[in-house]
Amino acid sequence: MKELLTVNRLYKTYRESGTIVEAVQDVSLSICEGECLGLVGESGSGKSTLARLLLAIEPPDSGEIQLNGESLLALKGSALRKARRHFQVVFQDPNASLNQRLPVWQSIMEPLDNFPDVKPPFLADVRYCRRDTAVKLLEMVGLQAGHMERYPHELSGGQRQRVAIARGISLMPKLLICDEPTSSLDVSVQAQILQLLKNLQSELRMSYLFISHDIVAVRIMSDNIIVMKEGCIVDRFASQEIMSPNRHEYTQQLVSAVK
Ligand SMILES: Nc1ncnc2c1ncn2[C@@H]1O[C@H](COP(=O)(O)OP(=O)(O)OP(=O)(O)O)[C@@H](O)[C@H]1O
Repeated sequence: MKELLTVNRLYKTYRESGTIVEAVQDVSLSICEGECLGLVGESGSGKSTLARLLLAIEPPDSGEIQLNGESLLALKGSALRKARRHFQVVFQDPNASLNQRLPVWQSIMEPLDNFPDVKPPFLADVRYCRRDTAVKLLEMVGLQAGHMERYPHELSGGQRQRVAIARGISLMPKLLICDEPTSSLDVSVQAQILQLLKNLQSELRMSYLFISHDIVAVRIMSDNIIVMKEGCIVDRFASQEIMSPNRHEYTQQLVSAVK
């Protein structure tokens, strides 16, 4: 498989009131086209910081991030903006990406409105009409046209996360970063959202970085898994190797905590 994203020796340190936090230390990884890479680790291990670095929300102290062999960190202005369409994100809290004062169809259309030249093949038959495009995206995530005019507070948590996923896939990104996408949801809804993400991944041939502290969800979703602890990657393996006795002691602890 062809490599999509290559990350080399990434570091990020925060300094807050005299304390130094080494949030990401010497992290290298790669994600191939169509691959789901799982990233697991307990709270504070640096998962979201790594996601923010990959999304170019903040810069690393040092290291390199390449998309299809091209350095992302060297990009500025419109070149960076253009590259960003290939990286989309679904956050733990769907409210983070939904404007509470807009009906959900308008939130869904925001990324496509920002990139009017982008015409994903799966939207080819509706892209000329904003409302039809929104309906198609809603249907792709298991909602209906009737949900269009609702405001976020008129939807359940699972429905809101579906809307956030519709936004996330709308530009047909090469990489969708899912940062704890099911952690805020009821257990009964979590499995449905994981299945939806899996179906969309194969339908649209996206790569995923699937971040969670829940090793069971990561195992279900991922081809390969990396484990972070205190900013460092301490283990990496093919997902079917999760029970191997060769696993790092910390991975074994995470696994036995859910047995
Ligand atoms: N903007 C910031 N300023 C200062 N410290 C930060 C900042 N962002 C993160 N940190 C610190 O960096 C470390 C890693 O945090 P991060 O949020 O990346 O971990 P995480 O694994 O995503 O945790 P969680 O699962 O709880 O979201 C933590 O010690 C955190 O307090």
